[in-house]
Amino acid sequence: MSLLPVAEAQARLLALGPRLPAEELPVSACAGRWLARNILSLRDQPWADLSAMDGYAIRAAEWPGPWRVTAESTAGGALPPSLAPGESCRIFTGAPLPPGADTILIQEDADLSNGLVHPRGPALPRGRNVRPAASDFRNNQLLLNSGAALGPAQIALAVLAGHGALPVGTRPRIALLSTGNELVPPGAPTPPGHLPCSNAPMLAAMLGALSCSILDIGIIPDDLDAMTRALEDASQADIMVSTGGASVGDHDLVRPAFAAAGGDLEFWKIRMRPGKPLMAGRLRDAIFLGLPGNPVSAFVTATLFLLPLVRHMAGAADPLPRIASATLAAPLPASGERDDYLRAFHTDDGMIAVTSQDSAATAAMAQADSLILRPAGSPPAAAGDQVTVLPLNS
Ligand SMILES: Nc1nc2c(c(=O)[nH]1)N[C@H]1C(S)=C(S)[C@@H](COP(=O)(O)OP(=O)(O)OC[C@H]3O[C@@H](n4cnc5c(N)ncnc54)[C@H](O)[C@@H]3O)O[C@H]1N2
Ligand code: MOO
Repeated sequence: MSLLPVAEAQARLLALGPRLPAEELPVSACAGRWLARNILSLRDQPWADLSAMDGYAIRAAEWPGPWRVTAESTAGGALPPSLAPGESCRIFTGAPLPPGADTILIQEDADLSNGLVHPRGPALPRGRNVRPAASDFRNNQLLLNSGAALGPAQIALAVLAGHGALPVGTRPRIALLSTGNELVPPGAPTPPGHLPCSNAPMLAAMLGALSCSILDIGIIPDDLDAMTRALEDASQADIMVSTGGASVGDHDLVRPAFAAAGGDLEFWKIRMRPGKPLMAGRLRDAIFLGLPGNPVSAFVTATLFLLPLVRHMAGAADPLPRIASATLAAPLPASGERDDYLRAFHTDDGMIAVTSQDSAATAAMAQADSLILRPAGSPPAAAGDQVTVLPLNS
């Protein structure tokens, strides 16, 4: 069976997963969500020509004054009257300019005596220290596109644009299943032949940074009926994820159990290392991802497939991992017939791949802050060469 290229598998997975319906949430609950519709401004910002400093509103053409102080303008106060020739208005940051004024003389550069303002320093150009009306954005202007990630800056923008609630994608519900007779729950004793189940806590931690809810179904024994029932149960979720049992051994039961539960397999086996045995499909309304059991393989496939699927279903326009470029601090060997996703970390001199690239090497994985992508068939690389990297936890 030929191995599917990563980009093609990602595209097919995202095409399989529907966007979940939108919900309207107060802006205070929107952080980490994705917009379900374009957002237009409901107002001009600033609403008028506003002072950017504390000082005196003047006409620049009347420089060097002096000007009589005849009014005051404060943010939230009454609108100031128009300036007559030779007049100025005491003004504070964020306050509207009186009609006729066009420039702000800051108070540090002004002397006030007998009700007259005298400037110090060189002449000010017209418009200095003024924020013109609608210079940030205009009423009805398109500010944020559907699918945009909502972080602090986008929320501030939406609120200033007049919105108190926003339409966002619903959070996907994710069911996690761990498979293997050898697994025990975290912290439980590990008699010979057993090991702690680390994949579910790892995936929950990876998903914890995203907008989703998690149901951990627990450890399923290597038994076809038990696995089939567990998959049927898990299909209540929007996304069901198993780890382990994805390969070709006699006890690798995930694929047969998925078929027995009535699932449609979309693909199996990807041209990547680690992570080759990854599979994906649909069972009823749930999208299924079968990740390999090796912890590093599960970590890398979750980074490249599970997290993008969650972002996509939650409404992200740009769900794939961020890609950057970095300089190598140490050489790399040629890659093989699969795309390598090497665990690596930054140093002041550049990127270094961790010593063990084994897909069960968790101590080495825990040192990594990035994956270096080395496409299949890449020649050896030297220190100083540029490589493609996927920053982790970003
Ligand atoms: N003959 C072949 N053998 C294997 C192939 C192959 O193509 N032909 N592929 C290899 C590759 S690549 C991978 S990756 C592994 C993945 O296999 P499975 O998904 O079937 O995983 P398991 O066999 O169930 O487990 C592998 C390894 O990981 C440990 N494990 C499993 N689940 C957990 C968990 N929740 N927490 C911690 N550790 C876990 C498990 O004990 C095994 O040691 O297959 C190769 N074999
Ligand atoms: O492809 Mo497997 O995930 O190397 O160990």
